[in-house]
Amino acid sequence: MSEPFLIGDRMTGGYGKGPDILHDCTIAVNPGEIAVIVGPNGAGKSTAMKAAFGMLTLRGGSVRLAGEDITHLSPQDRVVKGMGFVPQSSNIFTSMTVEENLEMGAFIRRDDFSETMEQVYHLFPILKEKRNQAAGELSGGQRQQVAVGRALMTKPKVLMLDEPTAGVSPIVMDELFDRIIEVARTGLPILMVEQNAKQALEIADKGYVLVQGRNAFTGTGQELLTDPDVRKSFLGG
Ligand SMILES: Nc1ncnc2c1ncn2[C@@H]1O[C@H](COP(=O)(O)OP(=O)(O)OP(=O)(O)O)[C@@H](O)[C@H]1O
Repeated sequence: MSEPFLIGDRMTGGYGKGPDILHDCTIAVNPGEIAVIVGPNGAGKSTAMKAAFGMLTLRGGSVRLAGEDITHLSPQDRVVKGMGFVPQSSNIFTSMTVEENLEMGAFIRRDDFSETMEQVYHLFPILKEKRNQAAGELSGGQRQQVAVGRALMTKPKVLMLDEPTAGVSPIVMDELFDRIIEVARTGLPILMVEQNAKQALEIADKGYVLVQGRNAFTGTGQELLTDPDVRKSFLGG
């Protein structure tokens, strides 16, 4: 098998001088794919994503993007290399307008980003409607759209989402997932952490079930959804 586009390969490490949270943990994604990371609370899902983005110092393993070893790059440098990361919280500037948030997203670009902004507005029409409103006035689901849109403004080569549907209603979750599928169809690889395991695996090309910082099960979304062990231990039978 050829090298995945983005891979956190056998990552081992934790926060600062604390204990290891990840143990030999591997996550990866390819163009056109949605890869989801699921697992129980505290399994290290967010930590695995943060490790791939360079927010932890790994004691073992590596991170590679398009074949390049980026293990020792800072998160800022990874953004320049094409990683778009949407953290779980504090992912927008609430006092700025929607459009200003999107402009902030384009901070690393020196070229004309108006076309990208049109693409974001096409993807999230509600944001165009509310472009002059303070982002803090928007609903939870709309704020998440701002956060994703802001990441898209960098024209990333891979999009990483940490629990994009946290705190939104099931209807809004479905809508966000639809938008995420639409983004993936443009060819952009998407790696995301999700609490809503069942729903996330339904839209996943690839799924990683983590338990205590280790890979417990890996497969296509459908394989994991129908695996009796995965069903029994994570999906409620
Ligand atoms: N900034 C941090 N500093 C130290 N330890 C942390 C930090 N963030 C998380 N941890 C610890 O790392 C472990 C894994 O947490 P993590 O948030 O990655 O899990 P998760 O699978 O994403 O869980 P959840 O679904 O609850 O968000 C937990 O024991 C947590 O206490």
